[in-house]
Amino acid sequence: MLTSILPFLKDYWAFVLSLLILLFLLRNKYFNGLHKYPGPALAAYTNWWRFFDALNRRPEKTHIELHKQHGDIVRLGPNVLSFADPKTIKEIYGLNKGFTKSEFYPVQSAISPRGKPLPSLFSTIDEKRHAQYRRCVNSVFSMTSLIHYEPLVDSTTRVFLSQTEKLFSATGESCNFARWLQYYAFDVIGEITWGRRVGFLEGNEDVGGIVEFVADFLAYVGPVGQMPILDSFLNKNVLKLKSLEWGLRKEKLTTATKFAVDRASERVDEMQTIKEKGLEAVPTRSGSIDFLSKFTQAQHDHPEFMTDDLVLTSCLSMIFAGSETTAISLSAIFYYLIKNPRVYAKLMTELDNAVESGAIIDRSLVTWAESQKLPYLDAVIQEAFRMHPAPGLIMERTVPDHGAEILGEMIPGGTIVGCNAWVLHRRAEIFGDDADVFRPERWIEASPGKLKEMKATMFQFGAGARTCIGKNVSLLEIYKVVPAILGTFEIVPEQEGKEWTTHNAWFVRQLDFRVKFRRRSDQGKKKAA
Ligand code: HEM
Repeated sequence: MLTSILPFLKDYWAFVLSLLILLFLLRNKYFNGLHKYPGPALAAYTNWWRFFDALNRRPEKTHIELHKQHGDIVRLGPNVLSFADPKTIKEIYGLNKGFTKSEFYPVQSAISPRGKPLPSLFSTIDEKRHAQYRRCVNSVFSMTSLIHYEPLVDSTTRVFLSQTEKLFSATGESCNFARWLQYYAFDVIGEITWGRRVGFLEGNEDVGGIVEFVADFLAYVGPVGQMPILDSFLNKNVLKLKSLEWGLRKEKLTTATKFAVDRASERVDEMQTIKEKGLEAVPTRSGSIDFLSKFTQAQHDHPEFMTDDLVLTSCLSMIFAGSETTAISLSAIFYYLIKNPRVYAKLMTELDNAVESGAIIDRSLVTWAESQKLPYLDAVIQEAFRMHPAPGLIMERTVPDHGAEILGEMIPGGTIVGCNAWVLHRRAEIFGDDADVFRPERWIEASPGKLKEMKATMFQFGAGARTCIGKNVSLLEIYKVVPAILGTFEIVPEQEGKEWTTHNAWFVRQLDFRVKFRRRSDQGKKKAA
């Protein structure tokens, strides 16, 4: 049999190969009956379409356009559907629906020195393990824990303001604001995690290339995550993993990992006490308790689950999950303020009035409680989240084996489905016909029913069991630092009318956002009021 097939293959291999490829492409197109859903023609045949769309760094724009063109369901890949109707948030991400994170997420796992992938709270697709992990660390992120982090945020904010004065305001130098806010966000999360800043702001530099490292990592994750199989040939290829496992090769510790290991070693006695006796056994430093102490407390409470390695991974993954996302959201707030002088002036009036009336005691160090009494600030922040949500791809979930009904359609098990925040946030029937315009007033004018609907459609933090666990921490940072910066400096664009450019590497980072700072005089503050 084999002897008769081999000569045939030798003569006709090109034909056989073409036939196999054709069959594979047709199988992709008609796979699971998804061919009835519209989308780019190529996307139905191969995931290379979405790989290149992500590589082009503008998929959020492509997704908005595709949904405008094709409606609420768009096929983005042979096995991938994107949904645009806000109703799908509950249907896909709702609790106990049985959907799991897709293979996009393990691409985001780090590798241990022994060559094993290290699934973090963010990247794990094992939902049972995730639930257990989340139960162990939930209290670290609760609203009541925020008071422990506020002094840590304040300390970084003080450095941010004094360095902004020294480097930019006093010298008249222009500032790469998107980068400067990245330094702030990385330093503040370092301080919340280990009680110590990494030193980006003090040095005005990317210490050990951490910011660049995270940017490169996300730039890899965006496109490769569209075809996760590629990861096993690239970052997690067998040769690399095995040579690490067998000790033939040593992975150099990244600066972030080294920083994490050093901080933990400096406090090894303190951590040992917490592990054995709990947090009450160690004195707090000026009322603050950092993540490292709290994760170690979780280890005290759940020794069977929280290992030393998991405490280290948890600390490190906060840097990855919580810095770039916060920096992007801060940039968006300032960008839209500068682009909309009317809104900027109105917000300054609110802030200056609050200082005058005593609702804010110190304009350069606004407390969390004070920030919660400023409705226009709240509207501006919500509107910036709406216009520029940090995540710029669909948050992929795999449909459970038995299939699921989404928007009245029976979607087969194993299909990858999801929503993109950029698409949901531009829905005219939810946010109004001017949904493409930055207009914070929509958050103030809305009736209670409408407001509830608008809030339920906001997707910048995801939704359901895998929603952002750091949401409260990031809101604490944002609601405090925005009024502090605005109260201290007037911010003007370096070049009037210049638009920024954006770069979608899973999270949509801003480029070319340069500004100048002028210290606000007391007179100026009174005039604006
Ligand atoms: C404005 C800032 C932030 C934004 C826009 C943001 C966005 C998100 C989103 C969209 C997800 C869900 C991803 C998905 O379902 O695919 C997520 C998850 C997560 N975020 Fe955030 N995040 C922010 C800040 C933070 C901060 C400050 C921390 C840490 C202190 C953090 C830690 C995490 C973690 C650990 C997860 C995984 C949660 C889980 O799966 O249980 N994030 N974030």
